[in-house]
Amino acid sequence: MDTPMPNAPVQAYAPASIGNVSLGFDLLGAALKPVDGSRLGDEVKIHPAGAFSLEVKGTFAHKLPADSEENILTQCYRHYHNQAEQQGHQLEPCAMLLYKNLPIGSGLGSSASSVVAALDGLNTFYGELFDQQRMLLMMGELEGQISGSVHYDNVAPCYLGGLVLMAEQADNIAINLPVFEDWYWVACYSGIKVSTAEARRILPQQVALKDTLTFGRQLGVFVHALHSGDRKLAAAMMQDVIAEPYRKKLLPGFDEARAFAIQQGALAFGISGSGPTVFAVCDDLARAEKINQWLSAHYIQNADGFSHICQLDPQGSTAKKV
Ligand SMILES: Nc1ncnc2c1ncn2[C@@H]1O[C@H](COP(=O)(O)OP(=O)(O)OP(=O)(O)O)[C@@H](O)[C@H]1O
Ligand SMILES: N[C@@H](CCO)C(=O)O
Repeated sequence: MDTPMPNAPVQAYAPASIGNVSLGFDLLGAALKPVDGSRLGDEVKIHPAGAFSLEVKGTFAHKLPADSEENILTQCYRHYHNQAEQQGHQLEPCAMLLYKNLPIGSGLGSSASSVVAALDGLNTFYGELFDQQRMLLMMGELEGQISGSVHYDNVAPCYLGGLVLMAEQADNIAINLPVFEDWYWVACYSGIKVSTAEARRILPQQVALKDTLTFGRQLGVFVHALHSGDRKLAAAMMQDVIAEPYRKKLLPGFDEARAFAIQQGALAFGISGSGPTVFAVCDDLARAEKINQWLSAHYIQNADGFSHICQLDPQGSTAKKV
């Protein structure tokens, strides 16, 4: 089989994402794009080199393990090369530079953003050896190594963009759903760290029958409401009966933040992924600004925290030769 030669350096970007979106535990995710035009996601640069190396820069670089063997990017590089070898390709090495812009353990899909930027970047660098489905499978596997279980609700929206429902079929991992483009998503990171693996451990292994029925009804009706353009019905379904009742105790100020957002007319409020980031959905910008200001003043716990008014990022990750 031909072995594609790496050529031009590549630059990749992968946005932050909201896992679960309250009503779709492990099954629903959304990619975020701040309305002020700023970027909220990790970036990866790749260039040809005699041997593999990884350098890490960016606001949250110092929060990652110092040993690059423990950085998920190293596993992404190895995994991509192994998969390519199994297809008969012998790839030249490359050097990778990660700009770690997303806080770790934030609920914004931080490790997913690194995984997607790395793998999308590598696939562009080596000439698109794998199709979208193979890429998603790889991304899920790598994310699973970090969080303790394979779930696609961060990697899939991060890669594909928009609002994504997991089908988890070998040839159809994830489905893009219609979105309401006039909705604003205020995402506030409090600044503390919540480990995804730990936030999964505290969930009960059994779900009560009534909650199972609510979960199924909400997800089904939500998808119908998106397809039929029924904003009110869609918003009414955005309640978390699976994780929020257990996880909110990990999030100081959660109940007060929810109460303020709902009192201000937010359509929905919930935990982003495993937290501590929370999100509020609004149908007008003035309301989103007011909630953004309040969360910035009251939900943020330390200097690492931040809050952004976002819309859904329709594009997902980007990787281009530079
Ligand atoms: N490039 C990377 N980005 C993020 N975490 C990484 C990376 N490389 C290694 N890690 C490690 O993986 C673990 C990620 O933990 P966890 O899954 O809780 O965080 P996360 O993916 O940042 O969470 P979230 O999805 O809530 O944003 C941490 O122990 C972190 O040190
Ligand atoms: N669906 C995952 C997302 C983690 O960011 C969870 O809630 O554990």
